[in-house]
Amino acid sequence: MSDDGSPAVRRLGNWDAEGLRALAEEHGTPLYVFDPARVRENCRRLRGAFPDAEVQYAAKAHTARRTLETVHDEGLAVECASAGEVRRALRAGVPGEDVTYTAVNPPAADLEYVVGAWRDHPDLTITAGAADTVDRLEERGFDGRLRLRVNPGVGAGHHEKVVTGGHPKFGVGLDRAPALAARIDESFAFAGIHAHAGSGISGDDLADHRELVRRMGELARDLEADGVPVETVDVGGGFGVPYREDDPALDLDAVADATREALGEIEGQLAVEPGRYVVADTGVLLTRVNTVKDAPETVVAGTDAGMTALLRPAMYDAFHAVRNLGRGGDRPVDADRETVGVTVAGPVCETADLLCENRPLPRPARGDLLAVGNAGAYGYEMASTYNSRPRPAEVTLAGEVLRRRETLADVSRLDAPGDSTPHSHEGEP
Ligand SMILES: Cc1ncc(COP(=O)(O)O)c(C=O)c1O
Ligand SMILES: N[C@@H](CCCC[NH3+])C(=O)O
Repeated sequence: MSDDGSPAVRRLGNWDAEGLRALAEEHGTPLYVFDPARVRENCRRLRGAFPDAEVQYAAKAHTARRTLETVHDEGLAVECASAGEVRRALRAGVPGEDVTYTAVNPPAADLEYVVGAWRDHPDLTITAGAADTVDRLEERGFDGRLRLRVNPGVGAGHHEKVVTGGHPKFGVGLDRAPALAARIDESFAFAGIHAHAGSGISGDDLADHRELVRRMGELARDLEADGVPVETVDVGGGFGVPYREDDPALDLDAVADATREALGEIEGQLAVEPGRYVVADTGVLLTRVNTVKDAPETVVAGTDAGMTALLRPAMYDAFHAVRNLGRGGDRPVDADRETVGVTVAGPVCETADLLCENRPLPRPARGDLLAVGNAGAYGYEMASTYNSRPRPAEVTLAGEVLRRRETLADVSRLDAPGDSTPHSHEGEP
């Protein structure tokens, strides 16, 4: 519970099945459904747990304009991973002082865009994770707020592919940080230090999180002792959410207490930058069963959503709860179907194109609507047009279209002219 009485977790079972069925009828499937009210609740819980810290929302988890407007309205700043995200944040009305761009091997075009944006928004912050990035910013005339990304030598996450802390790709080693920080302090407005352990940290990873924070606190004190004032100690995001219906919620207050304790006394301000925690349980993915096949070891439910709509199961073997909402007008589906091992398989020509494997679920029938839980974070954002599949639409619970459904024409709109001869059977532009 947070101060506003909202639950710490919103389970898939708590979404209104009737409302979801109506949205699928009206907008078609696959369809992302998004609840902005839940974004507010999650922001408030975060701000309540970290009252003295700057809380930045990691935009990469869900970049819809409505999300960026909502998190900012709730007092969160916005952390961006690319020029595109900076552009989205500024266009959503987030002021430059609340925008941070975390540059990871930044393409020249990103630096040019962000340095251009900084000229209009001089309070914007850039985080650099390599001396080269500092040089390249200087070459472009940037002398504004610059934060240093440190490699803390320790990381955590729900899968090895999302552990960033300790990986050589991210940040400068703790041993090199003091010299680079001093250099930044001389030529730029030094905006403190940053590190990020990884994504999807659970209670089991608390020791790693604590160690990262401890190292960052120590570095901040060393820098201060060397005469380099550290305005902000940003310890990243990564707070996990329960993906299984019976997994416990992350104890955010315990994480916040551990963070403060491990950080120790610092001159500057603590900052955190969660993405998943803000938006994971604000979204579900709806998909329709179009094929049912009894195989010896499992019942295959073929659906119109697969890895191009929701990549996480294929990429990380990630678990997402699945609920069969039936075909509408039925009795609740769970009541009258036997439970069988169901494999939900998408329309893409890859074996990895599965949303779940041999999961105990009510026997599926053609036309059933399935809801896939916790799809608000890194769901729509990681969708692709592989196999020339149009990306799903995304609507709010109230039916407002946040991102319209892609069409076949959209999918080929970047092709060279001449490849787009229209056919008489195409009803759409
Ligand atoms: C630098 C940085 N900050 C914040 C985040 C947000 O992570 P999460 O969505 O797990 O909170 C990420 C992604 O892992 C990241 O790379
Ligand atoms: N995309 C990842 C999270 C990594 C975020 C980027 N640092 C996931 O879906 O779990």
